[in-house]
Amino acid sequence: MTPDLMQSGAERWARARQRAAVHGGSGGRAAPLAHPVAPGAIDTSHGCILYVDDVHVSFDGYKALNGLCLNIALGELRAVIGPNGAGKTTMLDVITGRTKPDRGSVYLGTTIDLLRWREPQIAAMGVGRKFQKPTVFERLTVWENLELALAADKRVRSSITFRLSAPQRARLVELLELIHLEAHAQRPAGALSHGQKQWLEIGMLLAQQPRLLLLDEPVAGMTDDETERTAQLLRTLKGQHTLVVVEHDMAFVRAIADQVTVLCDGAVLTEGGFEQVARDPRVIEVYLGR
Ligand SMILES: Nc1ncnc2c1ncn2[C@@H]1O[C@H](COP(=O)(O)OP(=O)(O)OP(=O)(O)O)[C@@H](O)[C@H]1O
Repeated sequence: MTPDLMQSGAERWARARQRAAVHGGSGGRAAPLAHPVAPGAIDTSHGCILYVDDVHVSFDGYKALNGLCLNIALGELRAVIGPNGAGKTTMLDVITGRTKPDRGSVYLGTTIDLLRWREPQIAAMGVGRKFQKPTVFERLTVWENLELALAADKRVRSSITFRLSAPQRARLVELLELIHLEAHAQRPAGALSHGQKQWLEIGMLLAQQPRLLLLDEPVAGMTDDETERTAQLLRTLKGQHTLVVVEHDMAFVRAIADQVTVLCDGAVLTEGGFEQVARDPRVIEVYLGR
């Protein structure tokens, strides 16, 4: 946590306490201020779900991340682009606990210091990650894959015995529609096309209700039609989930993202709307110059 963030958090808290004192006894309106965030919950009261500050990662002296800073707002769909070797995957590795940086800060909400946690705990906190290659259970049906993913969510595991409850079943049906696989529910996942497997894996992540979803090149290897459907899917998710999408396919990035971050040499080169970023001479230079 930077001194600035600590200071603004302390000031916000002081103001909240003052309001609570003024409005004490006002029919319980001030009561939530006593516990603004449940223990372990992600505090997004300031609107930011991910805060990455001055992160450095070296591999044998090579600086894969070199002072990376990134703020992701709650409900945002952010695309991260950059030439090969810019540090995009390393960034995802740091956020998910796979790689520990040499220095820097990575916070989920205002209070959860992700650098203190390992990969499984970070996933359990609601950070879902989709790798480039789809990883589904090929011999199980599409429905069974989703069912398993739902069971992996600790919040619902205790309620799963022999059968899904009606709301859980309804949720899986809803997910199937969302990922365009309602007609394939009983097919083995191994029989799906590459694009359909990618959608299934996104559905499996969604079944676990992630707060922050990180997608690494989700449309690599997809047909144009599959890419367009994936863009539709991600646009639908925007707002309900926060998404960070690392991608090389510029037409796809243009179709999905409001904000684009360009990485180069392990740091942010520029950020902005797609058109603004695409016109930036520095961006053109790093893409064409390599
Ligand atoms: N485990 C590692 N050991 C050594 N070097 C690594 C390791 N992981 C990444 N690197 C190097 O760090 C740099 C950044 O790699 P990274 O994979 O994060 O880039 P990227 O932007 O995701 O690239 P691409 O678009 O090609 O996937 C690269 O030069 C890469 O070779």
